[in-house]
Amino acid sequence: MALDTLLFPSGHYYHIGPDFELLTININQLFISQRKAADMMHRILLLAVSLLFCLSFALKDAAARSHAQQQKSWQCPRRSGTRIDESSIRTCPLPGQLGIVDEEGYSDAVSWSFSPRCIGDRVKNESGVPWIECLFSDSNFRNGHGISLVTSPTITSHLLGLGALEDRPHSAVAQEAAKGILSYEIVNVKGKGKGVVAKRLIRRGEIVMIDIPAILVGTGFLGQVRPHHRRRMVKQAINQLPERTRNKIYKLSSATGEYLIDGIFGQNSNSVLLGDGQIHIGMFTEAARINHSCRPNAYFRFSERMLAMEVVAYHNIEAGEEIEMSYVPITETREDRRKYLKENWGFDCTCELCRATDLEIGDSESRRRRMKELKESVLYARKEGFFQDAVNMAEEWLMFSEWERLPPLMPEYYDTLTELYLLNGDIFNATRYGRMALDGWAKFGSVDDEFLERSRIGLLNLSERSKTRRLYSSGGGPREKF
Ligand SMILES: C[S@@+](CC[C@H](N)C(=O)[O-])C[C@H]1O[C@@H](n2cnc3c(N)ncnc32)[C@H](O)[C@@H]1O
Repeated sequence: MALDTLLFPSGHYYHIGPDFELLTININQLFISQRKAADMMHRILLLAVSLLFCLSFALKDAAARSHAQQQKSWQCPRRSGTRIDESSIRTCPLPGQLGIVDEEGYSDAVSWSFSPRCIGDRVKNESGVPWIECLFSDSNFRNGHGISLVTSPTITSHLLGLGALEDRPHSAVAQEAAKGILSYEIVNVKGKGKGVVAKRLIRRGEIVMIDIPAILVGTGFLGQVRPHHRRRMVKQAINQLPERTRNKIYKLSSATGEYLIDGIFGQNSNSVLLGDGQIHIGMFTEAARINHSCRPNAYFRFSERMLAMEVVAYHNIEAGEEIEMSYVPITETREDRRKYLKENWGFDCTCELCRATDLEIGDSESRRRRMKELKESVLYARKEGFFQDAVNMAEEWLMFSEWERLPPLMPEYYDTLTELYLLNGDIFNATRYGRMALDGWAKFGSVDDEFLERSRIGLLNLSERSKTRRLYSSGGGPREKF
């Protein structure tokens, strides 16, 4: 399990294993740098053809909308056992793991709601793979919520291989959570536009919200294409969604700027990792209503396998309290946080910590500095094999995070401690924490059952090791090395 970002929830970047990843970034920054990079000539040219574009966009928009209403499912050709040529695998990626197609998958014809649209060139990168990005839309995804992916066929193949696009039910805990009274409502919040407010007491560790992406766009695509191509593709991705989801997107708050699409997309996206860690920008229409706080009471996890994000409560949230996440790494200083929010999100931070006096903020700043140092030291100690030091510092980190009212969620923290104790050869404590992790996952659960399952398997392995160890030590055999 990847430890580097597992231990320390920051609200900004939170990685809890290979399938779950959280990273919030604001892609306005990407748009800004792209704009700066555009040369004068290009601007003049753009101006000259803008009228033509407007006209063609309007026509294409209308066509896409009517297409969206009349569209019929687009079926990839069924192939059984035959070799697939390069061009059809682009538009018809088959279920596989990072592009390695499973033989059995050959007969599974994938159907998309629209004919996939690909852009790219025949230029191959160092590994001989041509750069191609396609738009794939599935209007039936999750009971008609719909999804549009703008990504490489390799990533799409990987998602199909994981079964991420299938309509699998969420875990029992998540279903239970969904059955209960919705724990939040979206309302106007003074000075912030809309926001999400708790309707009842939400307990620490509880899943507050489950949201699925309406669109996911790879930064491979965003970084390569010219802004007008990007806008066109994103617009088509939105227009190919079912009407209800499309309308939700167009109602989201938008940054002021020349282009509505950039304004919406830039202001309402979270980044998630897909495949072998490739950053994708996802638009989650419900979670996009969550405002920022430097002392958040919630954070999110993303499950690639379930293609779902879950917002989880850091600690108890009272009815009427606003649910907030941090848009910035919490260990940044107040000045840096403010600057980042202003430059990237365009608002002056007025949260509790941003308003506090220097005296009040002093303790908080030093605790956060210490948390940052401890995080780096744990990672270093782990890398260098000083596992006992890593355990001690992880325990100290927990103390500081509790003081700062930003404790980790316990199952994740226990998983981390299990791993560190195991690396240190301390099976007794590894088992103790492994049990606590399993209890935690069973109690709070996740949209994805895999965590619970991993904990269970981990604990079984630990118990096997412990038995072997006892056998060896009672028989006087060699001691097992961990
Ligand atoms: C992802 S949206 C959050 C939902 C948004 N308030 C809405 O009305 O849909 C991000 C935008 O909300 C506003 N926002 C978020 N947190 C804020 C805060 N702490 N103070 C003021 N505005 C905030 C900013 O305009 C920011 O660019």
